[in-house]
Amino acid sequence: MRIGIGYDVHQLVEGRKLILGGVEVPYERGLLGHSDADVLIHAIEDAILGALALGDIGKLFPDTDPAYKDASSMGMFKKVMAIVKDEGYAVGNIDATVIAQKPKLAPYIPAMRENIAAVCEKDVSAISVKATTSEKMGYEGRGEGMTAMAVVLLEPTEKKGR
Ligand SMILES: Nc1ccn([C@@H]2O[C@H](COP(=O)(O)O)[C@@H](O)[C@H]2O)c(=O)n1
Ligand SMILES: C[C@@]1(CO)OP(=O)(O)OP(=O)(O)OC[C@H]1O
Repeated sequence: MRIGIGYDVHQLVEGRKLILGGVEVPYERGLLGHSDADVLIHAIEDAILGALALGDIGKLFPDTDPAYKDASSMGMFKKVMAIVKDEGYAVGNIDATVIAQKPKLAPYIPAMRENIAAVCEKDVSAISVKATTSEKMGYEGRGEGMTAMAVVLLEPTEKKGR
């Protein structure tokens, strides 16, 4: 088995859609990035790549590559999962937290979990997504940005697994 941790931060700005876990969350601002800036999926991808000691998403999908301009992070996630399969692993479970003062994310979390479970080919019970405020402290508390953290367990599927 392999375990990985992922962490990502994106700035909240006007004129961008807010995409989290592949779900468009209605809000007056969205996350800024080269891609769609889905901070939750980025943290999960980094946790998976970390578990395999394969670097991070910036290495795999450089932010200097026009191919990833406004790209869907769910699309990148599918590519990461293809690598996981090729390395002889499958997702065991994922636990992730989004730190955001606003908006209220709880109503959208079931759809995020379904999206992530579908890409991982796992039952939704293996995919945990949580949300917390930072009690109005720091950049998340001031609404300047959002943070996401994820821990992923990968299980070997065949002898090829390291
Ligand atoms: N953006 C957020 C942040 C939090 N929640 C939910 O609210 C609960 C209370 O948050 P605290 O930061 O006060 O612990 C938390 O358990 C989340 O379920 C949310 O939906 N959206
Ligand atoms: C995902 C990529 C893809 O170009 O762009 P961003 O949306 O800027 O996201 P970040 O978390 O800064 O890092 C990885 C990038 O390479």
